Amino acid sequence: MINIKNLKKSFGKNEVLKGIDLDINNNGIFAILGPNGSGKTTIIKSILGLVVPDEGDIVLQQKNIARNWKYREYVNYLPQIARFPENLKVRELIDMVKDLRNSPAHEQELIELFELNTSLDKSLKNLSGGTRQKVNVVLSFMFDNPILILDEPTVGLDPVAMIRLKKLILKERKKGKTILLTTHIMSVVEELADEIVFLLEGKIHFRGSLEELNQRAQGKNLEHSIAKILENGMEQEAQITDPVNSRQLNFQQRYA
Ligand SMILES: Nc1ncnc2c1ncn2[C@@H]1O[C@H](COP(=O)(O)OP(=O)(O)OP(=O)(O)O)[C@@H](O)[C@H]1O
Repeated sequence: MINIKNLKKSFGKNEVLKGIDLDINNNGIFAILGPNGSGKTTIIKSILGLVVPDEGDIVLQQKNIARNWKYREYVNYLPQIARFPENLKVRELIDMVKDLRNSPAHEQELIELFELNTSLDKSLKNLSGGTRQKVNVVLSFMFDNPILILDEPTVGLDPVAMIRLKKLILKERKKGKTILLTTHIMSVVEELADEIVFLLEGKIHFRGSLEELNQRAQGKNLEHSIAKILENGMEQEAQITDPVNSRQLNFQQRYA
């Protein structure tokens, strides 16, 4: 489904991705985690063709995405920050995105789920942050595609909307979809994620279940485990190299 090989990306001198290998060959919810600036959005944007990698290959649904835009039809994307013309009304925006995609959409049930009926005739500039995010959720869930990429989907949502969104994500998983999400809200990961992919210093340092992560890092919950990885991992980063191969030890080697 999604196969990433040796993905590298720098912005100037900032080496963000230093050789990412990631194979996602099954359905489910994959949480991409890591500290601020660790490259989560850069990976997501690379998969979407919005960032051009310096090296590496990305294969989606068996097709290399380089110079091939058609694959984006299979992907629904909720960006961390969505920018649209501020004067557009919510209804106009939804219609515009439907026209662009030109595929069947089921926006009405989502509009009702997130109680957006009274906002449809408002301009985007007049919406609250949370209502904007609800509109973004509608835009990214209204098409029925096999892959969903959600960058910080719960940002700005009140608890009621958050619970509804989490249920919606689980419903999509049940339909057999592959869902990649990033979030800094650990309870969202604990409730939703089948697997965790943890990025640190440009590499994947851990991939596995929540239970495996907690076991290896010996944290009592995800928040503690991640805090331990960050405190221990970064302090020891300079010393922990494999003396034989002179390469960084990965998370499993460190915490085994
Ligand atoms: N277009 C760009 N130009 C220059 N630097 C960039 C660009 N995009 C991202 N970066 C830098 O790349 C690094 C990784 O950014 P990225 O947004 O992928 O991190 P992230 O893990 O998603 O962070 P966060 O948790 O804060 O959302 C950061 O240092 C960021 O400043």
